Amino acid sequence: MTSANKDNTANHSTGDFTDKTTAQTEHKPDISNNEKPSGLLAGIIERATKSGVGRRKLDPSIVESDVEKNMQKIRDNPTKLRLAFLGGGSFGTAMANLAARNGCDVTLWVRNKRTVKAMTKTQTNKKYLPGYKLDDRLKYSHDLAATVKNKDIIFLAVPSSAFRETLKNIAPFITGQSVVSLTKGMEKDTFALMSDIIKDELPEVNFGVMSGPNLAIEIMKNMPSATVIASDSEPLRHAVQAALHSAFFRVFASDDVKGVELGGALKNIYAIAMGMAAAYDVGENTKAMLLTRALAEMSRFGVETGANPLTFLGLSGVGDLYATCSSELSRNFRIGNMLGSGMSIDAAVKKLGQTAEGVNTIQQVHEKATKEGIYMPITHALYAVIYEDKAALGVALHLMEAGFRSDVEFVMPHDHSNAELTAQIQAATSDTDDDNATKGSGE
Ligand SMILES: NC(=O)c1ccc[n+]([C@@H]2O[C@H](COP(=O)([O-])OP(=O)(O)OC[C@H]3O[C@@H](n4cnc5c(N)ncnc54)[C@H](O)[C@@H]3O)[C@@H](O)[C@H]2O)c1
Ligand SMILES: O=P(O)(O)OC[C@H](O)CO
Repeated sequence: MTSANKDNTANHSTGDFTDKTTAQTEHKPDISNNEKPSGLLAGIIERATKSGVGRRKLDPSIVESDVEKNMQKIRDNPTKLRLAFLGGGSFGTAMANLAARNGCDVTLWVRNKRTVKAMTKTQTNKKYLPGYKLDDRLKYSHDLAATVKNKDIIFLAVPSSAFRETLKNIAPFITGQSVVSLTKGMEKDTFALMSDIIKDELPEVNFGVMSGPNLAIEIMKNMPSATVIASDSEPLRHAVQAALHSAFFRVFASDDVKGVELGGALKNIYAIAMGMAAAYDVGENTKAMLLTRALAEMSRFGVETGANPLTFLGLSGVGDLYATCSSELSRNFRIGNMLGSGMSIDAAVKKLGQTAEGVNTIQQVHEKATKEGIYMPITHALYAVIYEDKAALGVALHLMEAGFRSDVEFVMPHDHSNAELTAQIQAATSDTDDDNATKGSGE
């Protein structure tokens, strides 16, 4: 197994990325067929044109043809990167499709043989992305070894609960491929992020993490989107940018792996809170307050665990927080909304039937923050509601009654230490317990 050295020269037996990006054009698909940019882009332009009363009119056909020319350039110079995507759910499928559309050699690994057959036949992912046609060059396989062998990059898009197991299963077939995590979560009980698990299970592998405001359905709709690839390896960052970049999907780079990864994992906590708030029909002020205090908690936890707080001002921080907290496409938002509507957590997870990482992340972060004295009041409040069956409105009121705090502690520190503040919120939450007990005895 070749090892990547950290001076950014990842040397793979399967090829050096800087050489691999020269293209041999094998396939020039006709973009006049259904592969041309979806009418949706034109739809956005038309709406922009209509609303631009008095401003210089955009000619939709000119802009549309510019986008097509852009896409054709990508097709004329396909990056012949050989990619494996593991996890045939919403996101693995959406990303594999983007890479295939860019002309990469892409195989999507799906556990179920029958599903592989159906996807090969219909070129759709009926369960997770019904109605969206996938690129006809995308290949599917249920054979994990065959999928990862002779590849340049292996993208993992399985739930965090399956991440370590999947790495163990591919370990015997790693001969220099790089690994990129698309998973946004924290391993149960170990508090390990996916990059920690990669270092644990494949210590010599060159790796990266990718995270950002990437609702899979919107990506399938060609809605202009962006993400962040974070890695110590510049060749790997460039390779992922080349593989996924297009007129509809921009890939920005970072070397703060911890910060990018934490942004993607932590924002799921607050999407659940925002879904609950939406069920209570709160106003924009409340949403803005919640979003801002969520960002404060994310960056605080990030700094305490070795991330750069400024990373949370980027796409994987505030960007993903905004998208996930504002959209019913977010599974975590939907879980929160069901909770706010009175459903139990088990019933909500069962009804959702898909991955909602935030439910586990709340527990992991609550426990780690309590243990390390990191002030995470919203997380603690959600934990009290979901895992201790506390009354949501009572817990929310305690949050509002909490003492005087600094707006941005990196500008002006809190009067009290995070450990003292954590103790206060724990006491407040247990007060809710006493309140309930009192109410109970009064009933
Ligand atoms: N859906 C999105 O918009 C989106 C965007 C960015 C990141 N992500 C992240 O990507 C990860 C995957 O999410 P998703 O949305 O694709 O979930 P999903 O529920 O749509 O699909 C999960 C996939 O993982 C497979 N899987 C489950 N357990 C497995 C196991 N033990 N071994 C192998 N495969 C297993 C399932 O069969 C399914 O194909 C999550 O961490 C999520 O946070 C999702
Ligand atoms: O559906 P969610 O809540 O997992 O969010 C999907 C993506 O992470 C949004 O970036």
